[in-house]
Amino acid sequence: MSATSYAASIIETALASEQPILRFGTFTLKSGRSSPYFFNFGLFNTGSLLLALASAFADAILDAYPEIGSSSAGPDTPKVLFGPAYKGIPLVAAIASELARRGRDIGYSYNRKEKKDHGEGGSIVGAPLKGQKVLIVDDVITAGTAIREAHKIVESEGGQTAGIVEALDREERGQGELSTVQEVEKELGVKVTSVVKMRDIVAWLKEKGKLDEMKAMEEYRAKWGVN
Ligand SMILES: O=P(O)(O)OC[C@H]1O[C@H](OP(=O)(O)OP(=O)(O)O)[C@H](O)[C@@H]1O
Repeated sequence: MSATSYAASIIETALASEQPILRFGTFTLKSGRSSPYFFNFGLFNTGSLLLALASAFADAILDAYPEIGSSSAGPDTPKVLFGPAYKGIPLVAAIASELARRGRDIGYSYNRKEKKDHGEGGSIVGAPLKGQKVLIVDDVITAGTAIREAHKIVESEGGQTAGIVEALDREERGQGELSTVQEVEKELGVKVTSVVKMRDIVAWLKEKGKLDEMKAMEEYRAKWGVN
């Protein structure tokens, strides 16, 4: 298996950036696991890096939903991107404009963390979710709290979660045998699409002949990876 072209492109952008976004080494995660790699999505912090990330997201979204934003889109195709505050906000704005640049026009919206009682009020900003099929976008799913919360917001606004897209799937077990992504898919009955998966990073390292890093990743996957 080889890495998807958009995964490879994000991996390369992440490695080449001034402050390395993707690093190989030894990193202790919040879970206590010692990981051979670390992806810091907060470091996609310039216009060009955000554009590269939005473009890879758009590629992954078009791969998963080929008709999105087109005149042939069916009733089950997502019509609105929803980005949970805060990190989902710039993501949905950038991805929606990148999709528009490719001739695919869809709505985007996001929540406020604190309700506003003046002006237009409410806790949602952007395209209405009522009666819409919604694609939730976030950078990472760790314990799944933010995504479950975002799903509740979509439902409470009268929308329907049609799918979820995240930047990175570490493809490792949570508390039980399943990964958080697999648990969320089961629980919400929707597909989670990821721009980069752990297996893409392994495949990319193999293609580039970076065998020490690849070996460390394989060992980690054997210990913590999902089937
Ligand atoms: O799956 P989880 O365990 O919920 O972790 C993932 C969430 O955590 C981070 O956001 P955070 O909650 O820190 O909020 P922020 O976007 O405002 O920084 C991240 O952007 C995800 O939304």
